[in-house]
Amino acid sequence: MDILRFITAGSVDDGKSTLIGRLLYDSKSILQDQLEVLEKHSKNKNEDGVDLALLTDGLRAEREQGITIDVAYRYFSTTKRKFIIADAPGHVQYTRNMITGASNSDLMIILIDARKGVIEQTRRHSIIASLLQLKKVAVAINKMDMVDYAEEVFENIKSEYAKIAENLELNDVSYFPISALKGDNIVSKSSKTDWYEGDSLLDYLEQVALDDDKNKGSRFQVQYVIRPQTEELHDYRGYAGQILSGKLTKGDKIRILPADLTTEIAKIEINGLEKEVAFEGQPVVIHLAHDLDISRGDIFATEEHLPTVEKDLEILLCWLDQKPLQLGNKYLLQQNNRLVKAVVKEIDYKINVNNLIREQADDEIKLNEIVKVRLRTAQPLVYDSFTHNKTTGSAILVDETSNSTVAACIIQ
Ligand SMILES: Nc1nc2c(ncn2[C@@H]2O[C@H](COP(=O)(O)OP(=O)(O)OP(=O)(O)O)[C@@H](O)[C@H]2O)c(=O)[nH]1
Repeated sequence: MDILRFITAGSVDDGKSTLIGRLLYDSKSILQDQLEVLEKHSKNKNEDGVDLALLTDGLRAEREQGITIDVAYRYFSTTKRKFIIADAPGHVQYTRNMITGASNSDLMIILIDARKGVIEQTRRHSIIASLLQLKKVAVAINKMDMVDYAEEVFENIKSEYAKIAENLELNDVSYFPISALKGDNIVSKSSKTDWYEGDSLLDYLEQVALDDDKNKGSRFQVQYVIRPQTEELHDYRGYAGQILSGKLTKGDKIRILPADLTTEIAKIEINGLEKEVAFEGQPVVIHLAHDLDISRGDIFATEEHLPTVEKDLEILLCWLDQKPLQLGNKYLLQQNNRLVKAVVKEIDYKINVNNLIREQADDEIKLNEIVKVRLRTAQPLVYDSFTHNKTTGSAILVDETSNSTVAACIIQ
């Protein structure tokens, strides 16, 4: 079953928690014991006897326990698809959380309160969607119950948003008149909006086309080398890791990067069983036709769509640390399992998150600022542009002394 990853964006009180709660509740993704606790504590009850926002907020408390990049992920599934929701706070001071959540998402749901219409936050979240190349946006116009399910309210907000979308080149936008609280047009179509001809939000989420993998290329990254020390297995050498994108098939000719070695896949194992093919996301052990010098972080790629191997990188980054970024600073760049030293060579420009305009950057980059920089790594990095492959096109910067994540990076 395929997986859709999406992020919900909205400003305080637009109903994000209620919407997520509604999706989890109506798709029966809540565990029974959670449900009992919820029913007991619900004060702000709806017809189902539960407070949906409390459900999400209760789960959200996990997030407040000191996780560095605090995006909470929620999982649910229907018979058609699995879903991963990135739930990041919407306030300006949490831009970094939005960036982290959005860079892993296929789609953004932008919540708008029907009574308030498009606000500054709506614009900012849309800019982030555009910056991170989220091609699909679902605009959920919420609290329709509070405006008597009026078509006119929906249409006005829709045409106002359409202008923003056009400016930001967001070309695939769908609009939904919903009430997260009452459940209108969330899972099934509501009788109160008979003027609305589109799908329910969940129908859309179940059907929306996912990006096809053809141009991403096949990528596998070595997490560790397996070399048992026993006599009878002395010829065994496997490379454990994850298929980052595409697929690998037994017999494929591959290139091993950055060293640029060529060999063939001799055997693929998944959970100890031999397989012909391994697909994106699967943890596998790969055996090769030749005995080569390979280490953690190396990338296996098939001949078509080879990645770039370079020391000089152009990066768009969101600065996540209280301590500012300065020209010449050294960090560790982590791209999945590969960790290399990197130095900031140039700070090109800053992007104003309120209007996407490029501005001259200061010598110091502060928390939540988005900048274009040039980095040089100590060893060559194997990467794709973020546009082609989000997994191999993104990375984080880590501070060597504190070991904390200081930037989220998109490779250009
Ligand atoms: N009438 C009505 N009220 C709603 C609807 N959706 C949410 N609410 C109410 O709006 C208030 C805020 O909802 P939340 O879901 O907590 O909003 P939020 O966006 O998650 O807010 P934060 O968690 O603070 O970011 C709550 O009192 C909800 O019951 C809706 O569709 N109709």
